[in-house]
Amino acid sequence: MTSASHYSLLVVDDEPDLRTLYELTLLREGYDVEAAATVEDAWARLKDRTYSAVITDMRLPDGTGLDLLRRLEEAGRREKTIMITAFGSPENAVEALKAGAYDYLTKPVDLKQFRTVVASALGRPSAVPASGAAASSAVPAAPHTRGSVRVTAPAVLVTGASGAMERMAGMSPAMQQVRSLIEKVARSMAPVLVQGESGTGKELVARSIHEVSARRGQPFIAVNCGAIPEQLLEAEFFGYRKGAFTGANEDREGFFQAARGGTLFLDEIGDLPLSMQSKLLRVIQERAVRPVGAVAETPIDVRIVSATHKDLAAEVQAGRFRQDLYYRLNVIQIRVPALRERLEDLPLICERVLERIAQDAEVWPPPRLTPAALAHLARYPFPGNIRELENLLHRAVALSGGEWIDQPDLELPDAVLNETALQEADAPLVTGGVELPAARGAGAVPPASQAPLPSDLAAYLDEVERDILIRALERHRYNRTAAGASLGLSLRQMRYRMARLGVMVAEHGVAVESDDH
Ligand SMILES: Nc1ncnc2c1ncn2[C@@H]1O[C@H](COP(=O)(O)OP(=O)(O)OP(=O)(O)O)[C@@H](O)[C@H]1O
Repeated sequence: MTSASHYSLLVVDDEPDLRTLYELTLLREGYDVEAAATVEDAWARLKDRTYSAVITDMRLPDGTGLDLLRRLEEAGRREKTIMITAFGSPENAVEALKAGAYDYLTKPVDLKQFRTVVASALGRPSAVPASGAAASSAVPAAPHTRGSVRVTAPAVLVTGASGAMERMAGMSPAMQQVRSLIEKVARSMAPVLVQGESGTGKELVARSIHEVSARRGQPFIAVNCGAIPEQLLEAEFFGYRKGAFTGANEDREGFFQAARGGTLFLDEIGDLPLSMQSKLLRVIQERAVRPVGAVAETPIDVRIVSATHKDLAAEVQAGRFRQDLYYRLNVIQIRVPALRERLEDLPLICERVLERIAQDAEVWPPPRLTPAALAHLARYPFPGNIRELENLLHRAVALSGGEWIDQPDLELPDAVLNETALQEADAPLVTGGVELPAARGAGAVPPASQAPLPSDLAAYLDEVERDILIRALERHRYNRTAAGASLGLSLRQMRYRMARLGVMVAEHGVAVESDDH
């Protein structure tokens, strides 16, 4: 592990006593520390060298910490910024997070928390010891709530690659925006609220944020807030001590402790009862949890991503959701569009889903949709979005029993089909439309005249090519020569294309380098 002295920190505060306190605390942790008293003083130092992180007070004599943060962002600097805000000004904290700060601390600064936040920004294990009591299990779900929580063990990933991000098919402008937001928010601790209809891929977005972030080596804990009985919520979220209530035979960790250093995904946050909302708010504000039956609080370093299919603002209006919690969770919002709003993604998503179905069933090649079947699907409104599409394709694969899935295999009742789309979709079939890139698999793409035009042709074609390279590599056990030959390419051409598109053969599979790295 990198030793603390390899991290250099810049502390910016105009109050000499506080500056010294921060400096001493960090020096004691072994970091290399420099200090500045004003925005200009800090900037002069930043022009000379780079730091691992900048810790700045919000109010400075010649400007604000936000001014410094914006300058760093504009200059494309990689320093993580931690903002120290006055007590009782949550709007400043939210503004700092929105402007790209890694995290914030509120005055008077709790030094334990200070050390935790700095360690977290540097991607180091927290200096603060974990929960005082021995935890019996890292997986907190009690038998009665099993199924409400999913734990992902720290995944070993090739730099820049993300399993969840790779799973997320689609090149529509809306999906490209979702991807770029994920990359952006992954750099900070800012709470993210993912909104979208059921089955649109909200959990996939949350997982992507975790996997792209520096927390990827730590757990990702997904909790379905609506699936836990109200009387168990507190114990499940914060853990409990032996003897706290009847049946508490041992100390047990909660979701927050289990997600230590990682990400806690609170799915269906809109279903959380009001009593639990206030407890959650307190934990977020204090960054500490108190297990049921415990005397002391334990500091926590957890990033919160929440999701809902409800209109939370309307829930606030109706008095069912606390406004202050909404405000805390909704620092950055990512909206995942419904499938019917991005029909141009339908061919790619169908193809990806069919590949997964084939993989699970250990059949090859994956079944494909005939153009008529795809056009038919495009007329269906998909109230259950991609999850519904998955179920529908599962059934269709079973019904078709072969390599091709045709319109009748989909079993879509005519009554629910969209008539406008019907006219548009039928026309090219009558005239025999030309199919988009044949290499994507005949039938996996609708005739060109049916498909909405991509807004960025080069990016769209790159995505198509990348997908083909990955599939060929997978089919040929990651042998580049064989994969290339199957596509009519020499090894040299294959290497060139892989390098151009950031496709790498890793130890256990294919990885795609994201543009950001
Ligand atoms: N863009 C996509 N490409 C391919 N598969 C996707 C995409 N988005 C989601 N999926 C798949 O669709 C299914 C539903 O996704 P997910 O569970 O993330 O949705 P959700 O919005 O969290 O659902 P819910 O509201 O029901 O909790 C998953 O199997 C996921 O892998």
